[in-house]
Amino acid sequence: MLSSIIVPLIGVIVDVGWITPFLSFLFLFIVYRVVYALYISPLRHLPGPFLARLTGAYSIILGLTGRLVEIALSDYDKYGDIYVRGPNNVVISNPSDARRILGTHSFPKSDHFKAMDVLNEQNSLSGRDIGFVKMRKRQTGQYFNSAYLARMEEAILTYGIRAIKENGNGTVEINYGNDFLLATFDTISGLAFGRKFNSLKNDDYSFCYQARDANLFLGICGVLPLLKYYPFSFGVQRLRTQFGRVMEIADGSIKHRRSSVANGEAKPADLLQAFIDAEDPKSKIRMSNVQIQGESFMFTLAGAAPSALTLTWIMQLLMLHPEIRARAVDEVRTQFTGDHLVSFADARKSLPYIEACVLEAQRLIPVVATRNPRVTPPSGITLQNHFIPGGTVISVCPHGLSKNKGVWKDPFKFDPERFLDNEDARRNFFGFSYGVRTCTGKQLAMMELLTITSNILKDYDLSLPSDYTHLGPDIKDKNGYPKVMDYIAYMVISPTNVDRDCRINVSKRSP
Ligand code: HEM
Repeated sequence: MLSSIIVPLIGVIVDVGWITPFLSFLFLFIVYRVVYALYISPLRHLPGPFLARLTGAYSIILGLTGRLVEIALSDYDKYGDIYVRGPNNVVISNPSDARRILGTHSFPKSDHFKAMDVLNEQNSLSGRDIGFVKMRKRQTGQYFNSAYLARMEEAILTYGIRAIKENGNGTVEINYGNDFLLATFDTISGLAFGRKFNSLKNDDYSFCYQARDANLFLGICGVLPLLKYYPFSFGVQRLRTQFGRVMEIADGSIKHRRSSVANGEAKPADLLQAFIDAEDPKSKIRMSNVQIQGESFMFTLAGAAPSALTLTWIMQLLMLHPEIRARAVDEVRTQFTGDHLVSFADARKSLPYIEACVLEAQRLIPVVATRNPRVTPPSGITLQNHFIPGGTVISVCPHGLSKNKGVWKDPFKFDPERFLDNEDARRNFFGFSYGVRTCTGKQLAMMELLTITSNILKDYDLSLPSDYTHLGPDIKDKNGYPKVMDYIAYMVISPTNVDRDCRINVSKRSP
């Protein structure tokens, strides 16, 4: 049936004579791309996969496999600290080069980040225009310092470790992947939307899923902008509805907060209030309601999943390395006894080994998997003796950086010791990126990571369930270290089978 249509159609095309010019054009185009890539391109001297020189589609298609980590590590092995990953895209993995690129506003974020604009407004994460970025930092900077963070700590402890503890009394099997996700969503969305979602308490994933779908909506429309418009928008109707709901929740939160403060209620110390109060000292400009909606949503996205996943990997690594866990447990139980809830300041002051475990887990598995592209200024830059012209997209590879053989000894070994009293290790740590666009929420995230990890280790004895036999300290990966759970990496590195792999038994210690 199909052939009865296709054969005459080909006949018509050949008759009309389209095939020959079309094929000739295609052939000439490919020859041009090959000649350009090999003999003309200013990036021709850099190593890299041949196909990547010809078309950006090569990297996009590979990225769709969810194997970003393996691909990045294999590229780093083959090509080293600097290589080509697209006709106009260079990837770097050397810490000094990364500091030069990330350290200054001269290398703005690339247009890839446009997909993260919310309601057509740039925000703290997606900002590409240098003037906008500097202004937003002036508006919000004071709310990410230690003083404001200390005022938010009570809420962070309540949504985080206290809620987790309520969920794990007695001797029970828990799923830390799910619990950390709900707790960090409650924490960040509680702060950014100014309301209690109680997701962990009620085992309720609805807001998490809404935010995820809303993010997906932005991501898909970023790649295929036509989907924003009728009739193509039907293809993403469900995601668009979810996005609309999240925006309504944000809008409602802002209006509610403005009216309660106008009615004399005290201003809570949270991110929503910070966005409402934020004012640029230079221009006196404040954020519009639409911009606050965008920030509330984007901070929730940027903050919740990376924190949850980092906690998940910390726990997984501690479970697979009992000797390291024992040392961490010993540290916290020696320093703090009884019912004392370990605060951020406590952990910073008295728990260097647990802090080292957190940093090392982030180094080994940097959960933000993407390469964070930046654009070179018109003057270009010389890296590793290669001149990279202006307008080139330079991507800083978190995987190449964190496994760089020139910097890290035994890069695939989970070895917290390397962060103890070692300024060099800390300087070469890029878990929260670096420089002018470093993670805005890194102190807040460290507060969550340290208070949750240290209080769990202090208050609970942990073990793997008896039927958990597919992974464990004695099951090794190809490098000879305990094999970690399977994962998939698009934007972030997520376990593929949370229900199977993130189970542990917890039993409460008597105080
Ligand atoms: C363990 C948890 C976290 C990790 C590993 C992490 C990691 C990162 C990384 C690697 C970047 C840089 C992306 C780039 O260079 O383009 C980033 C940016 C950002 N993060 Fe985080 N993050 C975490 C938690 C948070 C939290 C809790 C918040 C907010 C409450 C947050 C808000 C942001 C924002 C707004 C940016 C954009 C900063 C800018 O471009 O100027 N992050 N984060």
